[in-house]
Parts: sequence; C-alpha cells; structure tokens
Amino acid sequence: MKYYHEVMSYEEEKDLSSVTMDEPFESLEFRNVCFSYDKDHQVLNNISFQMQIGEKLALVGINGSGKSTIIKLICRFYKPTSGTILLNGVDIQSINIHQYRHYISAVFQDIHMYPFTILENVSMNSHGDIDKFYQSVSDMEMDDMIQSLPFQEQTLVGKDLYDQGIDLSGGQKQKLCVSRALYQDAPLLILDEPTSASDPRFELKFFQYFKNHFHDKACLLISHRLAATTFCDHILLLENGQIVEEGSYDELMAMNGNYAKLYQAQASMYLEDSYEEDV
Ligand SMILES: Nc1ncnc2c1ncn2[C@@H]1O[C@H](COP(=O)(O)OP(=O)(O)OP(=O)(O)O)[C@@H](O)[C@H]1O
Repeated sequence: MKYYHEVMSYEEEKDLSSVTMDEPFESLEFRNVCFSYDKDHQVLNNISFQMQIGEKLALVGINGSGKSTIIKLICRFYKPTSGTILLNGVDIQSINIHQYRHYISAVFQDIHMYPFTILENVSMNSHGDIDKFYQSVSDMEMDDMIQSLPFQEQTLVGKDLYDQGIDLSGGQKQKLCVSRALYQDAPLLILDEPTSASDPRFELKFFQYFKNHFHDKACLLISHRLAATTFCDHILLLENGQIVEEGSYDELMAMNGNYAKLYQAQASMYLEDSYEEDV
C-alpha cells in the first residue's frame, strides 16, 4: 500500500512543477474535471465548482460517490484524467509543490499518528510553538488530557515503541489530527469526516466551533452528518462521481430532491418513534 506522504514525496522528487506562487489564497476551482484510478472505472465525471476565501463548502453523497477522491486531487496525490483544477486561476499542477502545500491544511479519513512526541505530531516540526500548540489542542478539548500526562506535550506516542509512551484512543488521535490542521492554519481547510470517531457531545461542539470559526478561510467539509452541512454556504451532492444537486441548505430542501430525502431520513432516526417503527 502506498501512503499519501509517499505519493507526495514521489512528486517532490520529480519536481515537475515550476510556477512560483506566494500570493494570498483567493479561490479554488474545478473546471470539467474527470478522474479514473484505472481505465475501467471513471470515478469523477465532469466536476465543476468554485470556492472562495470566506466560504464553507460541503461535499455529500453516499459511500463511493467520489468525495474523498476530490480531496486527493486537490492535495495532488493524483492528477485529473482531464479538466483542470485552478488556485487563484492558475493550474495547480504547474505550481511549485512546496509552495502549493502551504495553501492547504487537510484532515483525512485515515487517522495517522507518528512515533514522535505529541507536540511534534501536531506541529509536524521538531521545534513547535508551545502557545500555538496549546491553542490548537484546547480547541479540540485535548489540553487537559495532555497536561495530565507525566511528560505533557513531550510525551511520546506509541507504547509498543517507547516504555514511557502512550496509546491514544481513535477519537483522541482524530482530535490531534484536527489540531494538526488548526496548527498549520492554512487558508484552505479540508475536513474529511473530521468527527467520525467522536462521541455525540464533542461532535455537536465541534460543528458549532466549525460554524463560528474559519471566516478567513475557504473550508471544504465532507460529512455524512447532514445536520453539519446546514452550516455551509454551499452544498454539492455527488452521485456516481457527478454533481447531481447543488445549492444552499434552504435551496436543496426546497428542491425536495435526493439531498432533502437523505436529510429527512437521517433526521427521522433521531425521532424515537419513527426510529423504532423503521428498525
Ligand atoms: N486508490 C484507489 N484505487 C482504485 N479505486 C479507488 C481508490 N480509491 C477509491 N477508489 C474508488 O473510487 C470510488 C470513489 O471513492 P471515494 O473514496 O472517493 O468515495 P467517497 O465518496 O469518499 O466514499 P466514502 O463516503 O465511503 O468515504 C469508489 O468506487 C472507490 O472504490
């Protein structure tokens, strides 16, 4: 299996990109993007959308509809088969990869921790900024837990590797991965199922936090919790790699199409009577 960072390293090694880009982030655009992992199966079919700084965009759709693939293309783990992805109007494939990376903070579905200290895991740096670290982890409610550890932020991750290391739960690891993205503080924030391992109380808190923050960024949220997408300015519904509905929450609900049906089906699960009837 090839990990994302290995794919990135491969592109770095080849250093195919040459355009220098250090201007502030303004927009990201997909223009008629198609993508296939292999020749037999087209995963994305003519995807076009735009997101601007200050905007929250939600990507929703059933399993396998192509949501994470869109993120992988934005992160340049793969290239579009056809079509173009543009940052501030420039084809991302032509932008220097080191500079391009500074525009993006991403939380992926695969929760990945490294056998380093907690501080290094969040800052991705051997000399991380302690104040910035504690701001990031406290936003994810991890500060008290970290401060209760014998070596606090210097505690090593991985009990099997280090005698004094610690093992973290899935939810704790995911919160640190989100903290990592907050620490990085890039203008384009990508969150792929950021609360899949969270308990319901923290999930609610996180989405309130998401609603009230990041007004200075462009945010792309993938979530199967459709209630969370109501906080977004624009929602794209994907089916079989195509955008089949798009608009604000109010517009999609008024349309009474598949987004509205999915939303109502999920909402009904939380109403005890109808849940018991359906099960
Ligand atoms: N590395 C890969 N190689 C080949 N096919 C892949 C690969 N990754 C994903 N796919 C296929 O691409 C399609 C879209 O997958 P993707 O992960 O983008 O869906 P998704 O909408 O994010 O799904 P989920 O909601 O389950 O996370 C699926 O049919 C999947 O099997």
